[in-house]
Amino acid sequence: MINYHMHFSNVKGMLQHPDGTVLKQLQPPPRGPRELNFYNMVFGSSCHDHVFLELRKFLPKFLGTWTPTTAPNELYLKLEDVTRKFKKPCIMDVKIGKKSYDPDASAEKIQQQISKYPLMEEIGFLVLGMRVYQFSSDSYMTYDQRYGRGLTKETLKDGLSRFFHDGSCLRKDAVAASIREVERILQWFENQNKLCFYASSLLFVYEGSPQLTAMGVGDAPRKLAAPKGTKRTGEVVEHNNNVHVMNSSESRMVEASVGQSLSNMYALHRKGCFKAHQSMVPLHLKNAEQDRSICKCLTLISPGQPNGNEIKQLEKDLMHTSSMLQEPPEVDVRMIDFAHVFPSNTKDEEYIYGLKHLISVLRNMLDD
Ligand SMILES: Nc1ncnc2c1ncn2[C@@H]1O[C@H](COP(=O)(O)OP(=O)(O)OP(=O)(O)O)[C@@H](O)[C@H]1O
Ligand SMILES: O=P(O)(O)O[C@@H]1[C@H](O)[C@H](O)[C@@H](OP(=O)(O)O)[C@H](OP(=O)(O)O)[C@H]1O
Repeated sequence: MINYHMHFSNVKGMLQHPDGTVLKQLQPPPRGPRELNFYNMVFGSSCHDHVFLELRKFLPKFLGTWTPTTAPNELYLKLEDVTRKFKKPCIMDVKIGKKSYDPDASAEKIQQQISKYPLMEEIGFLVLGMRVYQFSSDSYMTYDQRYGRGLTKETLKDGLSRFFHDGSCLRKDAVAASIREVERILQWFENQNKLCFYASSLLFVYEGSPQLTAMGVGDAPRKLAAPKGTKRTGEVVEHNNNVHVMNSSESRMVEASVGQSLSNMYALHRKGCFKAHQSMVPLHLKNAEQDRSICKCLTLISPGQPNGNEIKQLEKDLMHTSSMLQEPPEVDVRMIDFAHVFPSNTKDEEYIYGLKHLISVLRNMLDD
């Protein structure tokens, strides 16, 4: 599974391509070939099994494999970059399930994995890392895997809520939309008994940048000093996801053989086989969105106390804001990392346990 220190600084084995894909280097056997087989099975043109067809929408699109001309022995999975469409992507990787080792694991491997997070069995998930856009300072806060391993049942809700905190507000709109996405994945798991997923993750992404231009509230927020421990990120180097961005000469190395599989996939895409899964925010969540807009507006007003005219203007802006907030927040939750997917003939109860617990923790955040 993920090494988060890599993910949020420079993900080893993961390349970001300018064409909107990421390249994941195949891991050594049996993990790499297992993951490749899984993607081939789910995305293969001969796949007609509705369970797998349904699963496609929860995965990054698989666009075939790629081998650099300079390293003919290397093989990469070419995958849709899930973070691509976001301006300021907030990203969290959560390993799901009671066990982070598969049925073939040696006693030593089992011990190694359990000792990393003994609470996995009880909690059913583990936060591997987070990267959160801080609106007030226009910077990212990063949390590595040590942070997730430090979370206990008691601190889980607060620990996880950091992912939805932009420095001044809890993004309840993003929490609510994330719950809906996870529920759709849970529904798929409740209806399938063909596969078991070990040490696999959910990748959460939501838009961190405020959508204020449409509201006419004002310009970009004042830049504040970054809070202690916050790293400012170079957008060019880091792009969206901190994975290595290929330069133009590297990207020219993409081989023609991939073109064929790519065009097949894009053809499927045009046919609507890969439906984006944006969900509508239920009506009862509108208040949460309005809270959010109030928070944003207050952050944007000039320093010092607003005078009467400013308050009137603020009220006007808030009214306007509320009417503009019909759009659901941009949130994407995808399953990733399939090096330990095994055939089965029962429901994946341990993954389901993790999903349910995760949903309940997220729901608790909305109650605050
Ligand atoms: N399709 C994707 N789009 C965007 N980012 C991705 C995608 N797939 C993976 N990533 C990023 O790369 C990281 C590593 O991905 P993944 O867990 O699949 O790699 P891994 O090599 O199996 O990890 P590990 O070495 O820990 O087992 C993820 O945490 C995520 O941030
Ligand atoms: O996060 P860390 O501390 O780097 O630990 C790694 C993490 O648990 C990975 O998920 C795991 O790969 P798998 O999930 O594929 O087993 C890897 O096993 P490995 O050491 O056997 O590669 C561990 O080392």
